[in-house]
Amino acid sequence: MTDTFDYIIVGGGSSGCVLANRLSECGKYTVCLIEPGGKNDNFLVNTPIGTAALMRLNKFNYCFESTTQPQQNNRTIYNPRGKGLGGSSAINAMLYTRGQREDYDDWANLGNDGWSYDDVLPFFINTESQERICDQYHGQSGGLNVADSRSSHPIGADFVQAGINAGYSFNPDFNGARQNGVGYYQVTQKDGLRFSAAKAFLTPIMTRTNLTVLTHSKVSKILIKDKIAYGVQYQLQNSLLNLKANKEVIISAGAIHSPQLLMLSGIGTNDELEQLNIKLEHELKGVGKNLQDHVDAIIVNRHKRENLISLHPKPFINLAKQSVRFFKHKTGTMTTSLVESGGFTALNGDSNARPDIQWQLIAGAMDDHGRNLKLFFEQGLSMHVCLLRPKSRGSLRLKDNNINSAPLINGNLLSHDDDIKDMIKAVRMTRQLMSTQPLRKNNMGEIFPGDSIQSDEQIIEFLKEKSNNIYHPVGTCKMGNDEMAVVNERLQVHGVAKLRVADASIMPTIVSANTNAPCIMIGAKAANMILTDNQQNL
Ligand SMILES: Cc1cc2nc3c(=O)[nH]c(=O)nc-3n(C[C@H](O)[C@H](O)[C@H](O)COP(=O)(O)OP(=O)(O)OC[C@H]3O[C@@H](n4cnc5c(N)ncnc54)[C@H](O)[C@@H]3O)c2cc1C
Repeated sequence: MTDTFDYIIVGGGSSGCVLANRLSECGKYTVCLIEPGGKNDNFLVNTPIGTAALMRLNKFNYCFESTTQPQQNNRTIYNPRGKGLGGSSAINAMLYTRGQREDYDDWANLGNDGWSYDDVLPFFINTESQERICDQYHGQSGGLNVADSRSSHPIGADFVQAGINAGYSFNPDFNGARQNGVGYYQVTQKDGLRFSAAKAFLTPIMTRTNLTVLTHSKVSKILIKDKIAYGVQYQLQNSLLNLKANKEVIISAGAIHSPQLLMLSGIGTNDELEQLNIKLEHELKGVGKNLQDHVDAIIVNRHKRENLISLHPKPFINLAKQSVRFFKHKTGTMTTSLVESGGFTALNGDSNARPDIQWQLIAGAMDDHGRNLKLFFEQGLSMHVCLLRPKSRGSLRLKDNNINSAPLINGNLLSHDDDIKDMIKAVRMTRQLMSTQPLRKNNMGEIFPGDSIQSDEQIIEFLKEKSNNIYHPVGTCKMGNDEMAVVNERLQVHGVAKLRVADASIMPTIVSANTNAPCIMIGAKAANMILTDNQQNL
């Protein structure tokens, strides 16, 4: 194998896969994508309901725990992150959501030219292969298959009707003209199977002779000389090998690993790096700072409706029948993303206002990221409610100077008082919705927070004890021009030439949605900018 490529992409996740596709498309450039995990093409990854198992398996998931969080009753918070081709899109819940016009207009207003909603919409469209909706918001030939769920548990219809009865409007497309309302999520699936970023953007092009994909290979360092990136060092089994980049190195290792790798390569805060004996290449104080995620709580009810997902004998037998249906027709419960219905609303309930919270309904009783197995013996219903634009900010630091050590993740959720106040409101609104007909008739009372938990103080205690993130870390290499910014609006690392970051970490503020589609958009837009800049420099 050659050891020199035009472009080296670090990380084969949501952003990295689309980058590899677009940069190798014209055939003029050699591209190498490096990924620590495997190919991820197996039954568990491909079968949508496999998400439940992937939440815990180290082969596909880094399974990080945060540092102890004092404001969350000294708990550590679970941070799953995908490993292997497709990255987190290979283990995620497959919901396809883009966020709000205002999210991207906010980025542009922060000084990031080219990132307004009108600027990014073409990249959402040109990465999408939408099965149902044909209008100015959607694309049909972009590679990422977006479909209606083939599994539709009847509880979803109860939820949508309850939402309408409670005054929320039905929204047939959360990614169209408006986000507000209740409805059914579309999913990144094709023919009833998971469609990760790898399936969408890598599988079809693996035969390109100018593309090299290295799996089971972990980048341990970006090679930098005189503030110019010229390659990477990576681990393959017990060897350390080098690759050179003629043109650029692009870091797409996600919001946890991208800042980790920058710091290990000498880009970060001098004092912090010095303590770990890492030679400073360039000081950027924002690396690892500005960590954001959607703080989330789950309202869990006992519920009488049949065939909710549980370990009761009847639903269990039903699941066996559903397996047969899946093998024969690729339909039914095995194709569930676990979250089939939900919605977005403003905390003031105004159906024309910008939504502040998101609902995601699970047709089963769930606690502690599905790790509380006792709860699966209950017949229940779980409603996630998360804050779309929390004000709390966390950070990430290195534990030591070893790439194989998990970084210290301090999510710092609920550290801002406004987030606590907003979550109290969100919990109350969610309870009201779950007590509206037709959900009400089967509602047998709350497991969490519990019917007796009513005062603000009690709800705060519930939030401290039970709130989590919802797996959307962003912002740790933020785009901008202030002193905490890590990349500029063309995603070039400030002060280091031939080096870009393109993934969830560049978001200056979190988008009001699940983050996979936005990361794919970021990868596609990054590729477009790289190719344009390259043309101009010829
Ligand atoms: C359990 C779960 C459920 C989710 N559900 C949804 C959902 O339903 N809808 C949605 O929109 N979003 C969801 N998300 C979030 C979404 O999937 C992520 O935000 C998105 O995939 C992140 O993309 P990324 O490119 O930033 O990073 P990733 O996709 O995480 O990719 C980073 C890649 O870099 C690799 N890497 C790391 N370190 C190195 C290194 N040193 N060298 C080389 N490569 C490296 C990793 O192995 C990984 O493959 C979920 C996430 C999780 C974990």
